[in-house]
Amino acid sequence: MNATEQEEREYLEEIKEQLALAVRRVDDSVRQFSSELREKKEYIHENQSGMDEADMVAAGQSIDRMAYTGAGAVARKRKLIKLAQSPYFGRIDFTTAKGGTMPVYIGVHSFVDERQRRGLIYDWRAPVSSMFYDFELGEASYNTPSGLIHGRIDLKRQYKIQDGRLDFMIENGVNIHDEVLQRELAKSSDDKMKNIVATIQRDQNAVIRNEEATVMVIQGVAGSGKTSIALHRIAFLLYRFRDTIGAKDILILSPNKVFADYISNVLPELGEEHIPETVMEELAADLLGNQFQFQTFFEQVSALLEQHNPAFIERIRFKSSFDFLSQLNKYLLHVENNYFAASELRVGRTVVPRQLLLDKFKGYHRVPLLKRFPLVSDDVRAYVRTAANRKLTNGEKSTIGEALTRMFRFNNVLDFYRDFYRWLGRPELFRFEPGQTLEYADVFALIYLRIRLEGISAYDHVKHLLVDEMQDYTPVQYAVLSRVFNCRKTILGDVNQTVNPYSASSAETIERVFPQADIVRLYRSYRSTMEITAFAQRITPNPNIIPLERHGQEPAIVRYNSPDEELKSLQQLAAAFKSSGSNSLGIICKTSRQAAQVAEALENQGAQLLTEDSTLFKEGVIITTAHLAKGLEFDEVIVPFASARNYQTDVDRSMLYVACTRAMHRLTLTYSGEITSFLAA
Ligand SMILES: Nc1ncnc2c1ncn2[C@@H]1O[C@H](COP(=O)(O)OP(=O)(O)OP(=O)(O)O)[C@@H](O)[C@H]1O
Repeated sequence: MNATEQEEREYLEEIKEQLALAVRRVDDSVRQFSSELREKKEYIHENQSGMDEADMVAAGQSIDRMAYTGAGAVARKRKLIKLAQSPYFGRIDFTTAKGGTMPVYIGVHSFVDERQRRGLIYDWRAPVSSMFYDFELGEASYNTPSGLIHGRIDLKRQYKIQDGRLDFMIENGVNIHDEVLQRELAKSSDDKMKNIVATIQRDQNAVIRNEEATVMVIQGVAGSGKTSIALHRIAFLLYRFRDTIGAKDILILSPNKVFADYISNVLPELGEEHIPETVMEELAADLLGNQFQFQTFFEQVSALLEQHNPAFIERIRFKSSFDFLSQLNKYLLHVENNYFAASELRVGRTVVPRQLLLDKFKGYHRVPLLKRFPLVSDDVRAYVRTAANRKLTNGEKSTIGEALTRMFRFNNVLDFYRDFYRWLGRPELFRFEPGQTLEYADVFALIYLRIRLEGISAYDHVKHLLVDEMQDYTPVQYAVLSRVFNCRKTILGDVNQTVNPYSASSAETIERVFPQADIVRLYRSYRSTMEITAFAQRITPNPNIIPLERHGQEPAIVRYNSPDEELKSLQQLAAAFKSSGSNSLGIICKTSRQAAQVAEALENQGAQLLTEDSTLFKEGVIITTAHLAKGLEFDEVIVPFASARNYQTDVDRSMLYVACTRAMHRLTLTYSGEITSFLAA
């Protein structure tokens, strides 16, 4: 051990002592709170009879306050204990232009020596900590609310501290992050996504700390850390704007419940509370007032995979286009200009001129069309009252309301939606009868019309919206999101990982809906070995991808004589995985039916079948579909049935790409018959 390392070990012990002291202090104050609380409760109990209502309310409030402060102390203790396990992961010695040098130790939380009023550990989100990610030795600067601070970094170190012990430390390399990053990436997977605070890369840091963007779109290749970055960005914004945004003010729109479970640990690990999340279907049901039965996205994709139906594809393709959204907007203009057949209205002896009705209707151009009628009706009543110089009877009032409503072509959103296709000259593009299930491609179009015709009570409590897997949402869905969520947004995805190529959106498509968006593109891929990344490129080439230099076994393609033999081999492969020491094996099929078949064949292997209804993600052997595996990762992936028969369409290609890019260290494809042409040599 050299002198430097000895010093660092001593410093670590010192910090741990300080942390232990801080824990004792919190314990003392918790004890004090609880005894005060007990005394207060006893006092109330004994003196209840002599207290009036105001005294009781005041006593209740003071108990609430004490309990709140006590809960805060308990949370602080939890953070201190966690910090003692791994107090910091980095250090920079920064000399300001004015000459003072300070060592800055950086950790997941800050820790202050309250007696000497100095920071012992800086939160990774603190302004000064940004230099750890942005600069090597030499000139450096960081932004503070009062301006840019210039100086130089004279020393930079990284540490791995686990269970309070220094595992290793790395000094001042030119490319300081790489070694630690390599070690992190070579590790086995977890059943939950990990935080990456110790190895955030410079381009990732810029996204995480961007405070200006109202809409941030992250288009990144598979495994580029999009989801990780987005969650760290949320943690950063919660820290930076802690006075105005809390965890409950954020909403994550995730593709499914399993994914939501997979990412659920990152923010709590970073000391933040759990963030509310929902899926598109839940949002849609709410926005449609739970009035319609509709197909889910998963069911739409399953239908595409199970059979080739050109008319169904045509409907999806059209309704996923930007042109569709433009046509809806044109139609709304047409409705506004043509569907209000105003005519002269008689109320008693008063005649309300047609032009007055038209002017009033147009005058409310900021109000959704169907919401204008009560307003115009009020105006007409006022007009009649003045003209006749008398009050109106109830009968007259309702006659006005009813007459105005009759002058508008339809009053029901579904009638307008059907009419839209007639207006387009394409009535065959809408397939729906009352009592039937609405196709998924119609759900958000109908919601969009509803918003434009009836208005919406926006989700104003949401102050930041996070949308993952952006490629799976269409322009009309984004148009809905933009109207419903009047807040900042972070939207991320990869157009190559769509599970439905007929409805995929790229960053450019999204930009058309959000012209103010800041678009960031990430090409460095961290998840998989170079061999796996190169293999996946054969399926969907992307010349821009930059794989991180990390090697492993070549992916294997194994042929069997029959599907039965193939299924039997899966049992052996699953057994081999169990003795491999890896944590997770994903057996990723194209369809739910195939996944169920594999699950049956592996019945005795303790494998878990993930379906559309699953809510939890665990380690071990997981059998699922590419659609559900999206966003997840496994140490090892097996893709069964990789035959020419099974993988032949555009949707199949997307599924195969998603499945293969879930593998971190090892990938095997099995098939019988001919290999899919996507992988043929
Ligand atoms: N800076 C980093 N340091 C350490 N690990 C990283 C870093 N960036 C990404 N990773 C790791 O790379 C893997 C992929 O990250 P993540 O799932 O966030 O990527 P993604 O772009 O959302 O992937 P996909 O779109 O393929 O689902 C994860 O294991 C993550 O921990």
